[in-house]
Amino acid sequence: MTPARNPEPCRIVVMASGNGSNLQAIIDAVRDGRIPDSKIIGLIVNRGKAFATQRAEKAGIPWEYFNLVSHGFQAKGEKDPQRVQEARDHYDAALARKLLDGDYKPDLVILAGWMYVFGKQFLGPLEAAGIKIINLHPALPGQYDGTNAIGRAFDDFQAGKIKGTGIMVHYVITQVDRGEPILVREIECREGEELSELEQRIHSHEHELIVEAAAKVTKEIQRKKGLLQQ
Ligand SMILES: Nc1nc2c(c(=O)[nH]1)N[C@@H](CN(C=O)c1ccc(C(=O)N[C@@H](CCC(=O)O)C(=O)O)cc1)CN2
Ligand SMILES: NCC(=O)N[C@@H]1O[C@H](COP(=O)([O-])[O-])[C@@H](O)[C@H]1O
Repeated sequence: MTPARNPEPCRIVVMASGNGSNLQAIIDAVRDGRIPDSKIIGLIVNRGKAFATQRAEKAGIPWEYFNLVSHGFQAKGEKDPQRVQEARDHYDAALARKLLDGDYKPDLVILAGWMYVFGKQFLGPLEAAGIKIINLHPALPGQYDGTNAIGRAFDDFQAGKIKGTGIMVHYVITQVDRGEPILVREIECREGEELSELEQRIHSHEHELIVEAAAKVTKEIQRKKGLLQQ
């Protein structure tokens, strides 16, 4: 039987909107092998001033700014729901084409603080191409979907409604933050703790969990690629 060739490294595209500390964790883990046999082939941001772009530049990773309004899909200040939806659909389709038809051709897309909800025009083509999309979210499954999850958990802890919160990495589906969890980690809330302290603790755990989850998913991707080559 012909020996299987080592498959090409797992091609990772990271998408971010902000500071990029989780992008940095992924960069560091790919570099030192904690995310094995993988390569970050690009970063896409939807906010031009995202510090994530500077992290990518420092690491020699190509990055691209692609925005719903700045790149002409939606008029600035547009409020008409139908026009907004049409704009989002066109943006989603263009982003999917960018990933699939351009030079990216990823095996895995990692949403690391990507603050835009994808519709079917993005998710459909990527699913059809067999590309996995995973997202890091600072809450437990089904707890605080959407934005400001840490702030909402903090407020609920202060109000005595919850005893703790958590973080997860999950597969991305149409329903926001409702995709199958890959890894989940519970995080305690502490009496008298400031929001900033909780945020700092959560971010520290996130930097570990995103690496563990990315390593788990990339290993599975590479295993399947190896099998396909036999
Ligand atoms: N279809 C999906 N898209 C995205 C998911 C997902 O699970 N399914 N995860 C998010 C990440 N995310 C939470 O983990 C999240 C990010 C942003 C929003 C949101 O309401 N965005 C607004 C704009 C908010 C802003 O610009 O500040 C929007 O898209 O209109 C909700 C959840 C990534 N995408
Ligand atoms: N709903 C999505 C969401 O809230 N994502 C959150 O954005 C932050 C990005 O930090 P970073 O830019 O330093 O990586 C992280 O806390 C991540 O969980």
